[in-house]
Amino acid sequence: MTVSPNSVPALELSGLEKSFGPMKIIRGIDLDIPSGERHAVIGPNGAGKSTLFHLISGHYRPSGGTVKLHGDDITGLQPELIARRGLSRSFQVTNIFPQLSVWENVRCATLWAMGYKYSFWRNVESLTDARERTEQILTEINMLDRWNMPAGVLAYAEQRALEIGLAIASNADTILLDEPMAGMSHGETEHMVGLIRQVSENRTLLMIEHDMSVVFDLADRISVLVYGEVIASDTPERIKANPAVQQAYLGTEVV
Ligand SMILES: Nc1ncnc2c1ncn2[C@@H]1O[C@H](COP(=O)(O)OP(=O)(O)OP(=O)(O)O)[C@@H](O)[C@H]1O
Repeated sequence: MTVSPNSVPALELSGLEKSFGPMKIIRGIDLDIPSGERHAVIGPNGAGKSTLFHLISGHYRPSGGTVKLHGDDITGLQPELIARRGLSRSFQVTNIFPQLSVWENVRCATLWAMGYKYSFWRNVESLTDARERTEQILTEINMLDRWNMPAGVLAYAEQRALEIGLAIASNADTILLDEPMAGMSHGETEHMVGLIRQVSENRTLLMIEHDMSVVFDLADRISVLVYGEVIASDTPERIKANPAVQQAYLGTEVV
């Protein structure tokens, strides 16, 4: 990662808050994520990690504070508009079209990113730029050999990899991944770590992950969320040594 100290952060959260009725779930989060950083958000169950992602991606409207993407205020914008500005998100639940082939899934995202409007009379096969881009994405996620398979019959880990393909096909330079390793075997996790490392090479990554070995392996910086507040945001080494973090994890060592 190369980060110029004066450059505008990819993501900038200021005083971010979210309440559901009387319940304050996110309590004033300030966080800058520089362009190109791989950043992990960790914290106990119910700390507010997914809610925080919903606020950044536009699926929830904040009760207070702002979200900036490359310096532009995107607070409260619809998710589609935020995606158009280059922020893409994958969900804990898989988000693909199971009946469509791997190729068609990626091409849908590619066509959307290229601004092609949905039209019955257009022969999408003839769109060379969309075809090339689709091939490029499939190569990037190592799934070119699966191009013709219906997405619904892929192994679970492959479906999660395809989701990452859909996220990058939208031309996003900032990617939010919500528990990308959930439900994976050790071998699948290792493969996914490699894939995430590869696709985040020239992008900013914000990731929620419970697997601490993955977090400490992948992240440049880690933020620890407890009861809706960031109690520490630092390098993996300093997070590991941070007494407040150890306390939050019930006095145990983080890894
Ligand atoms: N739409 C909602 N309405 C009311 N409460 C909600 C809503 N969404 C989340 N919450 C509450 O907000 C709190 C934080 O939930 P959230 O899912 O953000 O936590 P999390 O850190 O992602 O948890 P986990 O690690 O278990 O996925 C929880 O107490 C949850 O019940």
